[in-house]
Amino acid sequence: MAIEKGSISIHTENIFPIIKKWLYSDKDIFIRELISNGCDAVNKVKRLASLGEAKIPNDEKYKITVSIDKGQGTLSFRDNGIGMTEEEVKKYINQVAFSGAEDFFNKYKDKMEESSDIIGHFGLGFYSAFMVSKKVQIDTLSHIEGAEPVRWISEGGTEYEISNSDTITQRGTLITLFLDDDSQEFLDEYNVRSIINKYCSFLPVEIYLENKEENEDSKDDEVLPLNDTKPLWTKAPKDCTDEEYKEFYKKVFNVFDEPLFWIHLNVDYPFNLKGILYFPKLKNEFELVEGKVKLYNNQVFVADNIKEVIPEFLLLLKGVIDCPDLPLNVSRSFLQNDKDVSKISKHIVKKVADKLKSLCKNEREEYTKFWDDIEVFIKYGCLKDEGFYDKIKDFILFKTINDEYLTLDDYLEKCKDKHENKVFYVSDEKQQSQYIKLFKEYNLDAVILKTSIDNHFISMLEYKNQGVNFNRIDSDLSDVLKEDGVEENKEEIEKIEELFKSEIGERVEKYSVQSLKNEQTPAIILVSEHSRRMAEMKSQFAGMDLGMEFNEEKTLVINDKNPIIQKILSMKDDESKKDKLSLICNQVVDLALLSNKELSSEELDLFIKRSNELMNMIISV
Ligand SMILES: Nc1ncnc2c1ncn2[C@@H]1O[C@H](COP(=O)(O)OP(=O)(O)OP(=O)(O)O)[C@@H](O)[C@H]1O
Repeated sequence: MAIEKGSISIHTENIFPIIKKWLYSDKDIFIRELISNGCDAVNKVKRLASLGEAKIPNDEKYKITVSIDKGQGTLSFRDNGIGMTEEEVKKYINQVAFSGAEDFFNKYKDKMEESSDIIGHFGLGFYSAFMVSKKVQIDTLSHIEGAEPVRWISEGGTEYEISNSDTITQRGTLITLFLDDDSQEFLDEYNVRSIINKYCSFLPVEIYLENKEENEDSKDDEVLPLNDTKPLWTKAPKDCTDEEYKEFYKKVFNVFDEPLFWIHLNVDYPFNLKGILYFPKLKNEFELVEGKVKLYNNQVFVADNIKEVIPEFLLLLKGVIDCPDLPLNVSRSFLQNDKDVSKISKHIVKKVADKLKSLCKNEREEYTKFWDDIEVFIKYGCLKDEGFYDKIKDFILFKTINDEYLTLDDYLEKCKDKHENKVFYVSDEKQQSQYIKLFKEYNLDAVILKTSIDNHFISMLEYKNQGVNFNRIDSDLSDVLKEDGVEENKEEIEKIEELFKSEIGERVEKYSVQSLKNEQTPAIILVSEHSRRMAEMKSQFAGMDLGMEFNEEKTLVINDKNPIIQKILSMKDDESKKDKLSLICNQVVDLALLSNKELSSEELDLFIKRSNELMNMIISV
């Protein structure tokens, strides 16, 4: 068969219902689209006026008015923008997916300083009107001198009607939607107002809402636009005050508290991006899920939290990002593969890292104050994005048990004489308070790592800093506690070990006899870091057979300086005191275990029993 080439034809009657139904997943979007078109129309005429190609009075007040007419069942959008001639209506409106915006941009791109303030791209937005209307009417008058007003009407099929318009005498366009019976909610003022607020709060042209049914009294009230035409992110960072940043934060996110600090993004090249990212103050770490980053395209709201554009961990922040270069009307899966999108996302990460770096270097005191609020965010970011970790690693702080804030290098340097490449950490200050006390007695330092993601974070740090080990404060620190120059009495040590081994059996795996600084403590429990991590891992897989037992490996450190230990050592060979000896040895272990962690229910039963026996003994002496 001979090769045949051709072009695929599309039947408009079939494609139209598809556009009507599937163009946008959310019906409300038509309001955004029609207001954006009005905004484009105003921007175009402004541009022409500035180029001397349109005659517009200097004091022209540009605006878009949305009107609800319940009596007529219509919702209309009026702008005093560029308007359209009959020819333009035929070209831009009758041809679905032919964008006049693109056409305008291509025609004027050489003469425009900024190219980015036209919103439309696809030539589809107008058709979203049919998602809610049985009939759509356009009345429009072009800015061109001598132009005739034109009316275009379509009832949603492929048929349209063009005639002279008798409703429009001033430049601009009026789009009237005769709403479908099942779209009557768009005649509700509150509803329309909240949709405009959601999508158009920051559009660059003033938007007014009028309700034709409104009573006469309220008509005298001063009418204010619904939007802020110059949102803070469009200003140059040097022109914004701290007060303005805080005010904007409260207004946009509906909150009363103040942000910790913020980053004003302002990029012109190689892509356009403006925005403000705020670090919120956290009341607790679970609040993080409430972050919100609003994405705008030329001041038109697109969506919250688009993770294809903004790295997921940054969505924990609050902020606004305006990016006119993104093809935001297309599907999100497309965004994932877009090169610009990944550049933008990398840029945002870099800016956040730069800000943190500058705070850490130049405003260390402030940075330290913020640290407790931002640490979860930063750690989460490091776990999610290696690039972020690499940029930020030297600015990660560790709060110590002495209330200092150190970097990892600072800590390692500070402790290198006592324990090289070993970081001791506290995961629960209350539960590990005995050990913190012990550390302080020995002039040792430990960092506090108590957030829910610290376990993962520690593993990551160990992987990234080969040779550095993190050990919980109750892990095996016998080496660290050993004091140089203290003579060991080997014979005595053996005796104590033997005594405990025979009296307490397998309650612990290992024994160590040391002379602790604090004579009041008879014994402490240490748990090997490795075994504890394995046991914790096992508990995460509760119920699953991992084919092995993972028990914590405990060492009992017995303090040979303690008077009780000395006393029981002297009772060791006295057969008549054997019972007492066993009771006291076990009690010593109980107390050591108790200060390490809660006793199991059986252990607790025995502990109570032994305590009662001891009290009995004291009373009967
Ligand atoms: N209010 C208006 N005033 C003047 N021209 C308009 C108006 N509304 C629409 N147009 C013209 O019709 C064209 C098609 O509009 P439509 O909303 O379908 O697409 P778009 O705005 O170009 O792109 P998008 O699909 O991204 O919104 C516009 O590009 C513009 O030339």
